[in-house]
Amino acid sequence: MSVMPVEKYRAVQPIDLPNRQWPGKVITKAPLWCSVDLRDGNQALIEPMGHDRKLRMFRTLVKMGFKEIEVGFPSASQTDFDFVRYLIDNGEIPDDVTVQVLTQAREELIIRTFDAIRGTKRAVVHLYNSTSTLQRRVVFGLDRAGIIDIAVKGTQLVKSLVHKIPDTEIVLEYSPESFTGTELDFAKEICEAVMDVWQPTAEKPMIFNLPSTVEMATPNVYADQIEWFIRNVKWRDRYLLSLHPHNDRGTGVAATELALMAGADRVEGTLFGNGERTGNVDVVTLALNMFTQGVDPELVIDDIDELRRTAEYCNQLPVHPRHPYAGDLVFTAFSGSHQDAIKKGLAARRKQNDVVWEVPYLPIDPEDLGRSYEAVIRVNSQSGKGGVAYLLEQDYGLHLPRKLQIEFSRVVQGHTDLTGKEVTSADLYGMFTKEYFEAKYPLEFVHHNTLPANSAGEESSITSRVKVYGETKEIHGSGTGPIDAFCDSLAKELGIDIEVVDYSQHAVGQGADAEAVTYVEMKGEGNITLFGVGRDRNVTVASLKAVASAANRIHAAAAAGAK
Ligand SMILES: CC(=O)SCCNC(=O)CCNC(=O)[C@H](O)C(C)(C)COP(=O)(O)OP(=O)(O)OC[C@H]1O[C@@H](n2cnc3c(N)ncnc32)[C@H](O)[C@@H]1OP(=O)(O)O
Ligand SMILES: CC(C)C(=O)C(=O)O
Repeated sequence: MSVMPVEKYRAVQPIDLPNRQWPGKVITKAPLWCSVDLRDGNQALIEPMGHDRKLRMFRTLVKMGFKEIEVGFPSASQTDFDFVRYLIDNGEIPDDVTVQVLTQAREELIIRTFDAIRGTKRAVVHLYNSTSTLQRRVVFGLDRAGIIDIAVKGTQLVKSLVHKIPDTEIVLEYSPESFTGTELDFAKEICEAVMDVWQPTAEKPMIFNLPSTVEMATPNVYADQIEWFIRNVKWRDRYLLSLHPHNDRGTGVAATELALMAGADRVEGTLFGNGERTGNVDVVTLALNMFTQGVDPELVIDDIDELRRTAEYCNQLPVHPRHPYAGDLVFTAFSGSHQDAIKKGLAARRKQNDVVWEVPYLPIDPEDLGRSYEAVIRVNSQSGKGGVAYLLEQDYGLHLPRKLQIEFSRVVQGHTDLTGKEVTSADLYGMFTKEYFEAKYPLEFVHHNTLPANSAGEESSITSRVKVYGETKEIHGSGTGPIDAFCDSLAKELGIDIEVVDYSQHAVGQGADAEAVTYVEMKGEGNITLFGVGRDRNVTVASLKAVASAANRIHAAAAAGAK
């Protein structure tokens, strides 16, 4: 016995479609896209768009490359009517873009719709009525014949009005609204009745839009319904098959993809999936899914942040931070192993200079969408050395040796465990500076004078000025090079016994601004081995500062251990 009232619900029955073909098909071409942001998206908003918002959305859609845009339901409101007129009267519609307008199959609404589109070059008149068993029963109280009559009469009226605006090419789109709740034989009957009136041709096809007005079943059922329709409805070459999926079960994108495999030609959807209830299908996700399969999406999405800002402004609704491709967090890795793999993947790519994109955990190159790598790796308590090193390298040019990455990531981990918060790249650099560059106590390097080794095999000697507990001292030493000589002077004159375990150096910046950064791993008091880091325009000074940094850190660690 379930605690949930499962008896209230009934499963959608599978479609009887022997030898279905769509599971073996692959999407190789973008469909005809039609944006319904300004209609289905708009009608679902808490605050529908006003003129300015509509215009910004329209111009954005045109710029993206939409060739068909449903611009409103002009018979429903003065705002929608005026907006369609504005677009036409102000030459906003490019020659290669067709506007689409929605109307119920009601006489006064159809007539008003024609007033709205007068003067445009080409328009899709989108006529709909509900056909599902449920709506026939509870909304219209009509039998099949009564519902067919609404569609046929509406089509006849549209046909009779075409000659009244001879300068406008009219394309008919008919939607058996709530198609997914309609018996397939009835969908066939009503669509064929509409075709009998309209008489489309292969040269001038009409559009059948088969909406998943409410997504009611798993995506394969929608694909079956589409393949069934294509197999069984007459005159396939005289209509374009359009999809209009919603996302009630959260599978709108999947359903659309499978329905395209089943043979659909066209998709109606919205940017980032705004629309009734859980939304219309998201055309940005669909297009980018195709793109990542090497299929030209035929939409320009090269600045996804700008698109998202536009959608958020026009809809007054946020795009979720985890929204595919567009969300704030989708190109961000916090976890250590992901960061490590991304860092290695990006480095391998740079080395190979390969065209094909293959980076672990990043199914798409953020740069293709106008997003940078900067935000890809972010650091919190789940992060490892790879992420920390990546940010310091990316933003501050520091190439930390592997063992130093491990050492410093412990410092970072201690901080993030304590605060529970994310650390920015600037925070990391601040921590690194404090830990290594500012480690000046008790020993601070001030100045040096080195005599290099000569050809007679004499060692180099160094005289350095240092501060010890704030007191300036001059110390002397000799060795195979400046570092060795400096260590010698520390041991002999100050009793600081440290030896170099590992050493590396690189330049940061270019030209007059270039600096050397030296990393020295040193062993000292109590066999403690730690890194010191120094930075200076002078290569030798950078190294001596690094030695002092290591000496101080070893001293601090030994003191902490002794407590
Ligand atoms: C799935 C979709 O998204 S469909 C699009 C839905 N969008 C909208 O509704 C937004 C804009 N709509 C509106 O502003 C209003 O509905 C209007 C102005 C178009 C019409 O308003 P009203 O005249 O008050 O009618 P209302 O929308 O309540 O429609 C109900 C009536 O129209 C009938 N009707 C509904 N849809 C249709 C249709 N597609 N074709 C013919 N008749 C229809 C209903 O049976 C009902 O008839 P009844 O009054 O005899 O019972
Ligand atoms: C008018 C139709 C196509 C619609 O918006 C829907 O079914 O969702």
